[in-house]
Amino acid sequence: MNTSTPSPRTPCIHPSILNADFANLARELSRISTADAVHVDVMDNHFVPNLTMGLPVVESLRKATDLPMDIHLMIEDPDQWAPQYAELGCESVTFHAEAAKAPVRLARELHARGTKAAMALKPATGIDQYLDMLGELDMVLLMTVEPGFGGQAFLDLVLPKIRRARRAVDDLGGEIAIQIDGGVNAETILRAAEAGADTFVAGSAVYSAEDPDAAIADLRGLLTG
Ligand SMILES: O=C(CO)[C@H](O)[C@H](O)COP(=O)(O)O
Ligand SMILES: [Fe+2]
Repeated sequence: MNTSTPSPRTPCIHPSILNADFANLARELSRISTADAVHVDVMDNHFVPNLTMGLPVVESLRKATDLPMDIHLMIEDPDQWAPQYAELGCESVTFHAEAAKAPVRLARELHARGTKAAMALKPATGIDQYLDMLGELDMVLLMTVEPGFGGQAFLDLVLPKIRRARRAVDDLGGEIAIQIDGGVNAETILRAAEAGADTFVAGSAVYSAEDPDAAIADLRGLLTG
């Protein structure tokens, strides 16, 4: 166990384009130029009851922006698909623990392709069984809504899991990011930050604003006081 207190990570805002105008994605990306990364929700209508985009669209998005790309795969069989997203040059690829057959091997395959590896847990999936493999990851994503749709209400029942993850990550030196996704807005973000999250996905809170970059600045302002 690491006995020194790790210094807190600088909070990051990753807007999700799930609620952006899909007919104008390049323009929508230009409206979040101050984001730390763009969060891209890939859904296959099997792991979740919704369908968004796949490799060809993500490849085009990659060419349309200089922002780092944070790919959230809500798909079956990430063991097969996730490495192909890594090969597009995405900053991070997140697969779901509930869908991965061999999460440790998959995290290593993502690293071998030069991408950060992240694993997501749905709200009802416990973290304890995954603590031993946290060191294989650059980021853990704790879903604060049931995955599948934007615009849902933040689930406070995930807060104890965020606290547990924070303790485990700090024991490992604090380098692993703790991301939350779902229902993040000006009313909920501080509760998640106080519990230990440091990377915040916000979809509707950013894209329902007239000026998405201003909405990012407002969320950042709440975090930095
Ligand atoms: O993964 C997701 C849904 O499964 C989205 O990233 C998330 O819902 C963002 O949208 P909002 O901030 O509106 O909840
Ligand atoms: Fe997401």
